[in-house]
Amino acid sequence: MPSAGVLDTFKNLLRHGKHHNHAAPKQATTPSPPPQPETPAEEKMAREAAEQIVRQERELKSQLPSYKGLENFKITEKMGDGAFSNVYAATDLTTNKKVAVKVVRKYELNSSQRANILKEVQIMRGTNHPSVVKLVSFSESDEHYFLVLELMEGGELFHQIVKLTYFSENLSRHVILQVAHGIRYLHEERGVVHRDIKPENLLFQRIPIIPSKVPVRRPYDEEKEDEGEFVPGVGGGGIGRVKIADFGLSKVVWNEETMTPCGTVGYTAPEIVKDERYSKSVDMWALGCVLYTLLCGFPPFYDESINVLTEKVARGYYTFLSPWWDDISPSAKDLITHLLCVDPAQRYTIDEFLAHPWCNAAPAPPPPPTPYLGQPMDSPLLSAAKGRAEGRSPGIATLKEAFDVTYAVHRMEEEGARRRKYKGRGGAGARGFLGGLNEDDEEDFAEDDSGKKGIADGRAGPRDRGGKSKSAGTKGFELDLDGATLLGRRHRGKGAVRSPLAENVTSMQSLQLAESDLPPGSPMQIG
Ligand SMILES: Nc1ncnc2c1ncn2[C@@H]1O[C@H](COP(=O)(O)OP(=O)(O)OP(=O)(O)O)[C@@H](O)[C@H]1O
Repeated sequence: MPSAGVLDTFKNLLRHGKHHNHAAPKQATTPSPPPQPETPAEEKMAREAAEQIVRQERELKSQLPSYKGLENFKITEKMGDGAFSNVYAATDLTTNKKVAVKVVRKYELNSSQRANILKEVQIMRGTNHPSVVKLVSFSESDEHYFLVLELMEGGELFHQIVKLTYFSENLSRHVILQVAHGIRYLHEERGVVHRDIKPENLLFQRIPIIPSKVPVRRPYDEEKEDEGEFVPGVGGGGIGRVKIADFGLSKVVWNEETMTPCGTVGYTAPEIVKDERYSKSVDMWALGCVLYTLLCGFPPFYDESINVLTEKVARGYYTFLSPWWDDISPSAKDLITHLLCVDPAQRYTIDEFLAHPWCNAAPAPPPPPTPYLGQPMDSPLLSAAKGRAEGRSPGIATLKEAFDVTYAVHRMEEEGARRRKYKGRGGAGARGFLGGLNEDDEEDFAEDDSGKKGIADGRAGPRDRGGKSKSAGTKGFELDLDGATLLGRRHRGKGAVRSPLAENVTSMQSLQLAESDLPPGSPMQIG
């Protein structure tokens, strides 16, 4: 299988070519000339580009590492990395099965970070569900921890959203229901709150894309790739099974006495039941963010400024922006409204989510194409992908960071308020067989050398796991969206329809104005 780097190079070549061919006829006032035969110089350039790709491929292959302690595995491909880890596809030489191996560098971890990894392992050991990535085994050497995981060869859902711009309602339902069943299992059967449900932490198994008989594109899409036929019970858009990964921020909410999740026994104190419901509601809010993003291709909360973004998240200000949301069903919007509401007590629980009519609707036949008179536009995610090298690009990294900030703000808002409320009342209920393993969660605002706290001083969140945030630094956090081509592209001369991100960038002043017009927790409806 070609490496990610090689695929990125190809994708950029393709996207560049596609974009160029598409744009030229629109700008020309006279018909464009027929394509010329390739000149020898062009042929030479293409040959050299191909040779370079092959060279890179060879180099990447020869760079695959070997680890002391992992002799029973043959590493075949790098799948991804985290703050302190690399994840590889590998073959288990004893069973001949393909697996993923997460190699964590022990020497880079302090004691609480080590405890955190062990907590992640402990939580994963206790789970067994088709929508949760399985931990096959765990071992360690002097220098590394090795987590052998079920291989999800499709990789992150995030990249599939970028590739397809957004998903149809059928495909979104296929994806989100699998995630929801995983969350239901974690919440109700394992007493685990994931706390980091986002497209980056949702992995998928690939299925072939069956080209659509009548490709459906929303009229304002410039380059939406065909997601193919949706096959009920199998999937579409190349996505089969979807699973929840990365339990690094997860928390166990067990009742200490009964060793069962809080609230499953009749005599559990009401405030403890309520507290647990609040913990779980963080995942429900995140589920709403993911569903929103799947359906339109950009996140619900977004701003260049950390302060404004924080404010928007805290107040639940988001919109179903026109024209991107015009063709999406009222039922889907209704469901999102019940997830992205500020008051956790009002927010749907996982069972309420699963009972919603949108979740239980049969896959709809593709709608007929509707005429649209405005300019064709890309989604922000696709813009990021086109503007920069895919995967590791600043554009996409920035978007990922926006998700991280949004989620971190939300977690802190809710959990901070809750902690203050129950402080001294022993109501957290988060002590049980993993008891001490949750200790470090109390320090969500990790302190840095200067004694400043997480988000406020510019980190992408409470998860200080090795400085992965690219915007961290002394000057404070800024989402450089203009530089990342997302806003900049839209600001420059797209007349008929404004960018969803431009629309979502609301000044503090307008936030305050909007506040007086809206009931708390209601989305701002425009367009
Ligand atoms: N089971 C798997 N199959 C395929 N790829 C995987 C698997 N697990 C992880 N990956 C890839 O490796 C990346 C990093 O994995 P993971 O999120 O578990 O690491 P992490 O150290 O917890 O990262 P972070 O610092 O972002 O939390 C994932 O985003 C994904 O691309």
